[in-house]
Amino acid sequence: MTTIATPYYLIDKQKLLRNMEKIAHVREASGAKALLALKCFATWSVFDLMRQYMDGTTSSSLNEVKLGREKFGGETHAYSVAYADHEIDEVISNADKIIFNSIGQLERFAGRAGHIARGLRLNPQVSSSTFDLADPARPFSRLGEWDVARIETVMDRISGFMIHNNCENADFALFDRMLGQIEERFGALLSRVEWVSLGGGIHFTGDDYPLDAFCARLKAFAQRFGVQVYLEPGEASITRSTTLEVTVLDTLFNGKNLAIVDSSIEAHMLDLLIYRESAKVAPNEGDHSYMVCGKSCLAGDIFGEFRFPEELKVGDRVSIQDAAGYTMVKKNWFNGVKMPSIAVRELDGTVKVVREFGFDDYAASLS
Ligand SMILES: Cc1ncc(COP(=O)(O)O)c(C=O)c1O
Ligand SMILES: NCCCCNCC[C@H](N)C(=O)O
Repeated sequence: MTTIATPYYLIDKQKLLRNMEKIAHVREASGAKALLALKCFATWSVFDLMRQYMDGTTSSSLNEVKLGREKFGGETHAYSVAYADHEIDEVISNADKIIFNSIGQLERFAGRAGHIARGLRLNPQVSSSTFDLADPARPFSRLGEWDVARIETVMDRISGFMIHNNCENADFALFDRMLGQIEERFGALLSRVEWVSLGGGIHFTGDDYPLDAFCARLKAFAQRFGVQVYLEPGEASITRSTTLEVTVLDTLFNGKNLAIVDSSIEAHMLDLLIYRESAKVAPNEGDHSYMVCGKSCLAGDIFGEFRFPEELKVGDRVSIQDAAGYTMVKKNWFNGVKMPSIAVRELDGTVKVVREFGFDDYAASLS
C-alpha cells in the first residue's frame, strides 16, 4: 500500500457504517427521520454511503443547503440564524423545508417561501450543554423563539418547529426530562403542526445508549402530537469514524518530553482549542509520556499529553482519534500550515486520497 503523506484525515467507512446502522435502526423503530447536520460534517466524498442510511441533510447557510441538495439528496432542510434578502430565494429553491430562527425572519420571508414547508425554531430555555459557548439556552440567546403568545401570531404560516437543545448528550434520562419540559410548555403549539425536528446533540450512537427506550420516546412524542419527528445528528453520525494522521517532526525536552507534529489544533481540530479539550490517542499507554504539540506559532497549540510504548522519534506516525466532527468543516490556513489531505478507507479496506490541498488553494483563500 502506498504511504500517504501526512497530515491527512482518514475516514473509515467500516467505522462510519456502525453509526449508520444505528441511525437506520432508530429510523425504522421510531419512524423518525434522520438528517445529517452539515455544520458538523460535510465531507461529501462519503455521502454515497451515508445517504443509504439517512433521509437527507440540514444546513446552516446557503452554501450548506446547496451542498446538501447537490451532493446528498433526499430531504433538504434549510436553517440559518439569519438569512439575507439577496440569498433567500436561492436558499428556498434548494430546500424542501425552511426553518426560520425568529418571527421577524419568518414574517420577512414567509411569502417568498410560500411553496415549501416553513418552520420556526423554538428555544425551550433548557439545554444539556456543559459549555456556555455552545449553549443555545444561554441567557439572552438569539437562537429561536420562546414566547408562546408571540408564536401564536404566526401559527398560520408554519407547519413545523425545530428545537435544538441537546449538546453531546449521552444521558437519555436527561433527554427524556427535557423533552417532557418541552411538551409541557409548548404542547398546545406542537399539536397544531405537522413536523417537529428535535435537532442534534443526542449521542444515541454511543456505546450502551438505550436505543429502544429512545425510539419508544420518539414514537410516543410523534403519536401524542401527530407529527413527523426529525433528528439532526452531526456528531452521532460520524463519531469515532475518522482519525487525523500526523508525523513527528521534532522532539525536545523542556521539563516534559515534547513531540511537535506536522499539524495544528488551531488549523485542523479547532474545537480542541475553542473548548480547551485534549485530543484522543489510542492506545494511550506505555512508559513514555509526551506532550504532542502542533506546529503553529500559537503557544497553546497542543493536542494533549499521551503515553507511548516507545520513545517518539522524528518520522514516527501518531493517529489522533475522533477527528471527523467540526474539524474538516472548520479547517483553516492559519500560519499557512499544510492542510491535511482527506482519505477514505472503503468498505473493502482499500484507501484512497479524495482531496489534497496545496499552495494554490492557500493563496486562493486569501485574495
Ligand atoms: C440546529 C442544529 N442541529 C444539529 C446540530 C448538530 O449537533 P451535533 O453535531 O451535536 O449532533 C446543531 C449543532 O449546533 C445545531 O445547531
Ligand atoms: N466537544 C466540545 C463541545 C462541542 C460542542 N459542539 C457543539 C455543536 C453544536 N452543533 C454547535 O455548533 O453549537
